[in-house]
Amino acid sequence: MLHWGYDEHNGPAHWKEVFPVANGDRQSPIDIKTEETKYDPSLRPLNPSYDPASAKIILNNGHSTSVEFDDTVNKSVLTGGPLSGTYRLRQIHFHWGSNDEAGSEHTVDGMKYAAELHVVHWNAEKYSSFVEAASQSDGLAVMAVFLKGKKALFTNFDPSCLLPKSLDYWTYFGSLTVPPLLESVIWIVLREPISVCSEQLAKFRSLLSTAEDEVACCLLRNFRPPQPLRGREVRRN
Ligand SMILES: NS(=O)(=O)c1ccc(C(=O)NCc2ccc(F)cc2)cc1
Ligand SMILES: [Zn+2]
Repeated sequence: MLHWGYDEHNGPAHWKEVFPVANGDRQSPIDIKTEETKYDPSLRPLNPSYDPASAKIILNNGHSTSVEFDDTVNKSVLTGGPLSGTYRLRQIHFHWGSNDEAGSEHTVDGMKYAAELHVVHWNAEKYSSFVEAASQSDGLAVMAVFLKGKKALFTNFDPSCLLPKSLDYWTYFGSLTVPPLLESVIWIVLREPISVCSEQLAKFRSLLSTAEDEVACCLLRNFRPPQPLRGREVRRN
C-alpha cells in the first residue's frame, strides 16, 4: 500500500501491512454494547475547560478536517472523568461517511451515526510533548461526540461549544483510529449526540483528499470500522 487512506487499495483492511499494531489488543473504534457496559461509581464528571483564544488553524490534512490548538501551555484542558491529571487540548477533527446513514467510527449496539467529532488531548502533566505522550498507554485522551443527521435546521445549537447538554459518557482503553494506530488513547465517548443538518455533512464529503497539483478526488469517507474488544471493559458514569 502506497500511503494509507480509505480507498479499496489503501483502506483499513490494508493498514496492518504497514502498522501491525492494527491487530493489537486495544484498537479503536469499537461497537459499544450498552447492555454490557459496567456502571463505575468511581468515575468523576468530565471537566472540559477550553479557551477559544487557543485555536490556531483549520486545515484539511487529506484524511480529515481539523482545527489545531496552541498546546504549548495549559490554556485548554480536560480533567475529571476517567482521567488522572490534566490533559491538554491539541486538535479536533471529524470522521464521516459517503451518506448520512454511516460515518461514525464508534457504533452503539451496531448503530452508526452520520459522523463523529474527536477532541484530542495529551497528558502534559506526565509527558513533554504530544509525540512522546502518543507512545504511552495513558498518554492521550480523545473525547468522541456523535453527530446525527437532522433533516430540519438544527435549533438551540451553541456554536461556541460543540458539546451536547449532557456530558454523560462511556470510557475504555483504546488506540488512534488512523495509522500509526498507537494504543495510547483513553477513549471518552459522550452518550448524547449533537445534531447537524445534511448540508453540513455534505460539506465534509466535498473536502478533497488530494493535493492542489493532483487530480481532485473527494474524501468521501474516513471512518475505520469497529475493532475486536479483546475482553476490554467499557465503563459508564
Ligand atoms: N482519530 S483519533 O482521534 O484516534 C486520532 C487522533 C490524533 C491523531 C494524530 O495526531 N496523528 C498524527 C500523529 C500520531 C502520532 C504521533 F506520534 C505523531 C503524530 C490520529 C488519530
Ligand atoms: Zn479521529
